Amino acid sequence: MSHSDDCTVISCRIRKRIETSGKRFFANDNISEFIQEGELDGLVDEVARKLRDVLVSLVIDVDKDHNTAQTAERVARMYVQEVFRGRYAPRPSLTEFPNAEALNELMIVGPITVRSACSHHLCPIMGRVWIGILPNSGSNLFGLSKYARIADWIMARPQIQEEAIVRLADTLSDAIAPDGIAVVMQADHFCMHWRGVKDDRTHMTNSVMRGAFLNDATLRREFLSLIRLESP
Ligand SMILES: Nc1nc2c(ncn2[C@@H]2O[C@H](COP(=O)(O)OP(=O)(O)OP(=O)(O)O)[C@@H](O)[C@H]2O)c(=O)[nH]1
Repeated sequence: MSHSDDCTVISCRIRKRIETSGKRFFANDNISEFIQEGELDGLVDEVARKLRDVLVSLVIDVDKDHNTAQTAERVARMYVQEVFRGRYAPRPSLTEFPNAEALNELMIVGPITVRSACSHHLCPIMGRVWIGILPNSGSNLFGLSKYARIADWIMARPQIQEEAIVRLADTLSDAIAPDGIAVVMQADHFCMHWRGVKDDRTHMTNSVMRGAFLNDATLRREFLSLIRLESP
């Protein structure tokens, strides 16, 4: 059956709205604007029904195995309401404070603990993020907790690390309008630890430097010297 054949299910109705708008709905895209009131619960039920079929195809006795009987429902809730909620929930609201003192010094927030999942195997990515900001007099300033909330919203999607930090840098840049923004992420990828090559010492570290952090090597060095990255 093609995606468009059965629009009795909620995912199909949501997908149709997105397609009509011409927007993308990749694994790391937020689709909250296309989800109507009450539909998320229905989506959980739909995902649970399909996950139950997956367990049946894995030849697990979901009717008699007391430990697995509710697994499909648990995993569906986990995906939609927890680990991938950054796709389905709107952006957290940000309380903005004007930069009344015209602060223009380097500010660093981190390490922020982040949890994501790779889009290839849906295995966890567990890591830390540091955010550097060089505000200007027109920038908005946020309470510290909001950096963690935005990072969590961006990370709670299946994706690759390189794209995750670009998305985080874009979102923060749009909201803060600073002279420069830097994001560094260091993370463990469980698709490498738990399975596959089973190398549990390797981290992935990457960075995005924008504006003043890109153009001013002294500022970039100051930021990098103030964050504490781990060696493998
Ligand atoms: N660049 C990048 N690669 C990632 C990330 N997360 C996982 N990967 C890698 O993406 C690849 C997944 O694609 P394939 O090589 O087709 O998958 P596979 O055959 O199961 O690969 P193995 O893990 O080597 O068994 C693996 O090499 C993963 O280690 C990420 O955030 N960034």
